[in-house]
Amino acid sequence: MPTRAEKEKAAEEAANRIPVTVVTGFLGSGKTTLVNRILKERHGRRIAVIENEFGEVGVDDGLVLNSQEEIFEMNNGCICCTVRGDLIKIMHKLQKRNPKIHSVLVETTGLADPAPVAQTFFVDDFVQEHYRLDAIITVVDAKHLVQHLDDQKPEGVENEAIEQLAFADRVLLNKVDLVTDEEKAEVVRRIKGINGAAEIIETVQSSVALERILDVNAFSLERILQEEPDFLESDGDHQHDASVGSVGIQLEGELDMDKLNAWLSKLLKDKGADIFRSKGILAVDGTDDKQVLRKYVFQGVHMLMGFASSADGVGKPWQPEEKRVSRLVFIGRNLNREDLNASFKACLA
Ligand SMILES: Nc1nc2c(ncn2[C@@H]2O[C@H](COP(=O)(O)OP(=O)(O)OP(=O)(O)O)[C@@H](O)[C@H]2O)c(=O)[nH]1
Repeated sequence: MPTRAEKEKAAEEAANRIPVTVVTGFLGSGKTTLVNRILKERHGRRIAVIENEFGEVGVDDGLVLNSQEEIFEMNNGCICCTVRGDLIKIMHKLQKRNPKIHSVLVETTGLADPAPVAQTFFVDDFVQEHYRLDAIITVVDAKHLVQHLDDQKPEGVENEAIEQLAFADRVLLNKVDLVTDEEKAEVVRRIKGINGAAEIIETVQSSVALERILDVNAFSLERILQEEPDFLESDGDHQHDASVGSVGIQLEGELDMDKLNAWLSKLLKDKGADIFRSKGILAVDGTDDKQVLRKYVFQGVHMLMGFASSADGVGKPWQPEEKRVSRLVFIGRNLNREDLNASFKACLA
């Protein structure tokens, strides 16, 4: 039995550890929207954000808002596989910061398995000594979740959408504006079937009171060990669905908005079942004025799509010296690289 002094010492050490919130959830569910919301809020904390993005070409650096917080991009692979070492390196660097950071937010890719990410906080001595996994927040797209849960995976491949829910301490049931009450009830039933312990919070635009998700002390190693007894022993080895890939395109010059809109609308209408996610940062011809160098953002989730610009407060404007390079990324199945490249090029003004 630990003595009272030992217990007090352990509690003090735990209180000194930096809380880490892992934000996960399938492609396009609203993770970056949540991270931006946290960054915008006046919470008085020093938060470091670690971003990991899936896709040949990253665009999230243009989507995450400028803020006083420090943002680390880890785009050389998937956080749950190859870049776990990078995550640990960043954790080392951050711990030495002065003034001390108050908390860390890790946004995983939409195709990440959260298990190896969570495991990092229990298998690396340094990380364990200085950090504690506060909670895994899984953001869910109420409109598209069920189809991802039902996606048939090849033998030996985990369904990421299921894994992400199984590990959740809180589920943000986002995009409830896109579903009927009956559809929502069905989604809730499916979530509870996978994880009966996590609190479900309904949101639109990932809008949630931060005290419900940050520093909530919700991660329970005991619960995870009940579900997956070899959680701490496994070497984190897992397979991703090789049939899901990405095509990233970068293009110099300015684009014609009408052509772009016509092409993307048709593409997603025809192929939106296979193209899970598309997004881009775009330079559009004829949209600058003297005050504003508008940078456009394209967002697609299956067949739903839209454009917004830095003038609407989305993303950051072009900097005067910044080269006008548009970036577009598609993530999904059966992507035809040549077609996508040629069609994008044909949208140049
Ligand atoms: N209708 C609707 N759209 C939303 C809601 N929340 C987010 N979106 C939109 O969904 C799209 C994807 O949101 P993101 O926050 O970029 O999603 P994400 O999970 O970070 O996407 P990836 O990082 O690419 O996996 C954007 O166009 C958002 O504006 C919502 O509650 N309702």
